[in-house]
Amino acid sequence: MIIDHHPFNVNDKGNLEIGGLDTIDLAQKYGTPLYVYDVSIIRENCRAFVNTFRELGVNAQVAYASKAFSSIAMLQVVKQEGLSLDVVSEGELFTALQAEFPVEKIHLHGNNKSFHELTMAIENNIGCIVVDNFYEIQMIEKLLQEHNKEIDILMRVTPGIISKTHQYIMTGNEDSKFGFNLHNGQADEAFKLLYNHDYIRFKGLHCHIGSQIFETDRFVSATDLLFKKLKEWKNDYGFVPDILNLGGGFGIRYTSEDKPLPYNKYVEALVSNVKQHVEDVNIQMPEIWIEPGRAIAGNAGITLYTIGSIKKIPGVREYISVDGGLTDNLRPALYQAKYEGVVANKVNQPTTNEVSIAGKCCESGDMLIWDLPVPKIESGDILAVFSTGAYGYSMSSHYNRFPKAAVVFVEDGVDKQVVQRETFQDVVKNDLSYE
Ligand SMILES: Cc1ncc(COP(=O)(O)O)c(C=O)c1O
Ligand SMILES: N[C@@H](CCCC[NH3+])C(=O)O
Repeated sequence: MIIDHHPFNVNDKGNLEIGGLDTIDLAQKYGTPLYVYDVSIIRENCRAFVNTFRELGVNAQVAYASKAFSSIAMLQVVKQEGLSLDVVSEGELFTALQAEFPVEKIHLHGNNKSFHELTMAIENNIGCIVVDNFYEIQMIEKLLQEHNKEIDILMRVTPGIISKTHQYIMTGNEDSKFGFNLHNGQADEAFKLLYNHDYIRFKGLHCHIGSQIFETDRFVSATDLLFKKLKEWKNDYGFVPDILNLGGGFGIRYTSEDKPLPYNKYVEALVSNVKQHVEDVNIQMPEIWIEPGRAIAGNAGITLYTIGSIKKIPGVREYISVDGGLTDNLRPALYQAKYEGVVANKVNQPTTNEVSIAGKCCESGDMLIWDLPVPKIESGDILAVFSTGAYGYSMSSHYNRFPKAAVVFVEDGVDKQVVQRETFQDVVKNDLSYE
């Protein structure tokens, strides 16, 4: 049996499987809460994007947005699949260097890159910096001069597109902290600073309209606006872009309400639109870059929890508490994100009632799932929550001094711990005495 809407099986014991392994065995072996990834799904996701570009005969880079889940093992898998990498901080860049990710395939993002971050990027000869603001341009110029180096630069622009997603994860709208506004003269001003520069190799534009988006029309509208500007710059300055980075944001299924498009559909829509514009403006086809994060890691991961207290409030609801919560999955509290889950040791049992899954943090808002249909639950059962592979571990915290959970990769029936569970010593390791 395959679990409804999620790419996992149930074994003969009626237990949830991931990558051919019994989740109950994994929970016993590594403890809970536990993030488990099916690496074959990560690879499948990478290939879906890469192969579509290949089939369309378009030069492309698919950069994994490592903010979704960055760890040395994860970046090694992405490297094996031939992807490029989007990093947004020194920590993400450091992780990439530790994973020996090819530096020429690393792209640095960020709306407030520090001098130190830019220095690290330039000293390590990363492939590209996606410039976000005027302050950053000044710093890059100074650094390149000092180091007597050149670097590829893309300009991040804000096209004024409102994507259909949660307000906190829209990024292409006019009122955004990201990028140069495409319409109010700021992008033009930045262009004049970047184009024909002694050290800066200005390669083209970047645009990311938001995250968890299920349709192609806003991506296409954003691309239309980029080309409107590119046409002006071609006419006024003879500028022709080598690269267009159209961002990430491709939606995944968390619950049955989500209807994600197959990944090739996004790529096909973007490529077909770019091809039309290229013909219209009469330029060569630029390289197309994209930056999926969630679409690579999201559905490959699940989180296993042990169920503890069961509290029934007659006529109100039943709270089932687990041994994690917003410390390992902030998304429900931050974005009211919805998830689905199953009792992993009772998957085949008929569901008899609806319960709400509470985290154990000292916050009423620490609820992982509202109104989940479940079979009869007992303390000690294992709950599996689906699609926690993106923005789960990467947004985890030590709130209430919880140690961070372990991460296990499973592939071809073999499990391997790739991030250790933190100890209480890890939690206090930076604390200094005041006695
Ligand atoms: C610039 C940029 N690129 C890529 C991403 C990855 O987004 P997603 O994980 O939705 O693909 C983000 C996050 O929204 C982003 O800000
Ligand atoms: N952290 C967000 C998406 C990242 C937005 C990055 N610009 C989420 O969990 O949905």
